Amino acid sequence: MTPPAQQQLFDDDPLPWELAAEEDVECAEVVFNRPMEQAFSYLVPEAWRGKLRAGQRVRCPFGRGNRPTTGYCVGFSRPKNAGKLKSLLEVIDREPLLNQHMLDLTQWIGERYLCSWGQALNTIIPAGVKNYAGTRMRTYFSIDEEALTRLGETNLPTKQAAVIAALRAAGEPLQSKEIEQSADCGSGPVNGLKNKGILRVTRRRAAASPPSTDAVEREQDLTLNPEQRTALEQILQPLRSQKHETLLLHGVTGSGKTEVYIQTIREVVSYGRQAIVLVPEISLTPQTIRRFESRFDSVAVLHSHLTDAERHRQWKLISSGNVQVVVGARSAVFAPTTHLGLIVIDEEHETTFKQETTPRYHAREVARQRAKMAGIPLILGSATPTLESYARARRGIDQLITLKKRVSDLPLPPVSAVDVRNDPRCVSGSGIGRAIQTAIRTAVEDGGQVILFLNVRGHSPVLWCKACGEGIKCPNCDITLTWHKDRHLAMCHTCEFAIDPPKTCPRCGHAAVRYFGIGTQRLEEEVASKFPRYKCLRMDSDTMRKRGSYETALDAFRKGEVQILLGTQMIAKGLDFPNVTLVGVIDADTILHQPDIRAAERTFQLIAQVAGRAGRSSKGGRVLVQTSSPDEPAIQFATAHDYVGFVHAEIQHRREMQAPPFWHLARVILRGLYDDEVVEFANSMATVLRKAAEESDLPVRVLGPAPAPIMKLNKFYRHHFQLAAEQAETIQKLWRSVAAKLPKSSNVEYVVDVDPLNMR
Ligand SMILES: Nc1ncnc2c1ncn2[C@@H]1O[C@H](COP(=O)(O)OP(=O)(O)OP(=O)(O)O)[C@@H](O)[C@H]1O
Ligand SMILES: [Zn+2]
Repeated sequence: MTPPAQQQLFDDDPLPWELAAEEDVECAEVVFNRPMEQAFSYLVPEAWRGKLRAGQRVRCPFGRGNRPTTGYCVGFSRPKNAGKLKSLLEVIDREPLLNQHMLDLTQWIGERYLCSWGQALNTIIPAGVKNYAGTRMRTYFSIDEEALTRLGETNLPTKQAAVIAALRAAGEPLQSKEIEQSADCGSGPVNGLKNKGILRVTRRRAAASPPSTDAVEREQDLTLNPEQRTALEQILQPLRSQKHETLLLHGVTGSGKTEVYIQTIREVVSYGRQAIVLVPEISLTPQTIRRFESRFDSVAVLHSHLTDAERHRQWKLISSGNVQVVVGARSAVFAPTTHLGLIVIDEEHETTFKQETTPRYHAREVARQRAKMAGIPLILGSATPTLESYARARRGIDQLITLKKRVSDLPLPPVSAVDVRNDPRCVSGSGIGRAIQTAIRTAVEDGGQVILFLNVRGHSPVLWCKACGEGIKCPNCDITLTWHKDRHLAMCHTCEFAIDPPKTCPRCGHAAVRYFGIGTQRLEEEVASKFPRYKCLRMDSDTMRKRGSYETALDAFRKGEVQILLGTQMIAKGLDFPNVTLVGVIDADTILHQPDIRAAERTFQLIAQVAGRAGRSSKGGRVLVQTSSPDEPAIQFATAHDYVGFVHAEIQHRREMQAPPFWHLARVILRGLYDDEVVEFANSMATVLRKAAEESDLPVRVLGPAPAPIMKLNKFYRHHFQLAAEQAETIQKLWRSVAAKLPKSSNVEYVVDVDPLNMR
């Protein structure tokens, strides 16, 4: 037995030289998917020293109870107190999930969007990659050459010799089944060789079943028109000199921006590099995908409908370097390409490029940073660029490239505003006014097709009591209920709440409940009754629930089986239907009057984009925009196709308002079940930030707190305040300086939204 004294010496008090040795141990730096900024150091068990790499996941004892917790190894250090550190429990991944570039990028996201590195990492690696979806552990056999020489190859029985020959021919480890097939034997000889020690056994992950891919017919690149050619040449300059630059491709609708991207990518691919093309989720249609697949040998598509297994497979394919072009929605900005040469963001003005959960990143800014780190160009394309992007280009930070004309010299369609205040039909509650009705008739009778745009789904967006004048609201949310006639329900559009439409007012008890306003369902009824001989199709999130329904609907329209297509923003963007000769905007005012600094910009964008769907062939086309505010600059400039004019007017307003793009904002949104608690917490938080800004002399304005525009949502009361500064970094600095000192509450939650787009 060991004497107790000696035992103690070993357990508690390492000898001085042992301590010195331990201090020199390399430790893993680990971050967790928690809102905590710092990385934690862990000892790496002997077996993993020198093997563990940054980008691999590990399990570590964490927190008070030392609960085994998954974290990301982000680097290594030699801390002073290494001897006292806890050890990693397990290394989860055999290979890093991310390379150093992507680690750097996620670190940047954490800093820029005020979340932790671990939270950023956790978001960008898809779940399917984390759980190795669609793969199975498989056993592989390879030859142990040394054992084979020792035991003598010539002495082997014929079947075993055939196994060796099969493995030699393959030149890589094979599964038993594969060997049996090519050596034409059973499993006996394989096992025999394994037992002799001649075959080495390894376990490896492999795809459960490789998916079949449809061959897509190849198409030639189009011959660019002079404007497109000039644009391409301008883009190729930074590309050829291999430097980072952001190029804003401002091209009117139908100017052939996509063809310019494609021919730029052609050059990127010729260098053996890859391109990432981001498009809004809604534009990821089979047509868009086919457009790329018909031009390049290997295209990976990343969209939100992929199963975990499919996503994992695409991720592996991309990270193996065997993909030329990645086309995808927002999160494709994180595609693990090996030699990225270009990033393109099409329709860069789309708000869906901003993620609305933590980390609330904007794919455009992430792309800019990624392109900068990689020293490659970034192309932003749009017919209606955001003021943020346009202002940068005007200041010369980014390069502006313009396509002023549509391809094949097609003119932009004439756009006219129709004042609904003077239209007797609209005044009496119709959706379709006289002018649009006449225009629809002319269009369909001439064999053309019509697109009607209305940004409101449901039948009637307002339930309202005529007796007391109150809107009938959702009990959980500060929002009036929408009547969905087809389902016989009054529904809330932000929570799940739905009831039978009340016959009497819940407030005053009078049987005076009225339905007010027009949604897509009611518009559909109106079209059907006015144009019974023509087929009408409604596209909104109610009719397009099923997977594939969007494509089916667009297909029917493309084939001419449907003459009138009506719907929400789903039909407003990117569609290229040559036979559309009329576009009608039923109500241009829905966004205009929202309490949002970007209301005018969004209205302009929407009209310009919807209008862009008309007149895309020699048949021509026109656009009618119903509004009760025809004098609003956004509407006037949009009808005149005057983007630059709009920007000049709007930017002045933004400067006066100290709003983006001149100022950066971070919005802190707080919510809790009790209003007074939220108010109190918001006040104390704002006070801490205000005081810190004063003391540290950081030029940050703290605006608010105030009730959020939607003050109650999903039973939670909501308040918000904003931090505003001319430099985004100033806000970051202030936030970091107080993060640890901010008040805490178990009843009030908050999120920080940097560069917020959604102000609700
Ligand atoms: N050089 C060209 N010659 C002939 N046709 C072209 C050429 N370039 C593009 N096109 C065609 O013109 C149409 C419009 O092009 P594209 O969709 O690229 O425009 P866009 O600028 O992206 O439009 P939007 O902003 O409205 O989506 C497409 O059908 C495309 O095939
Ligand atoms: Zn609700």
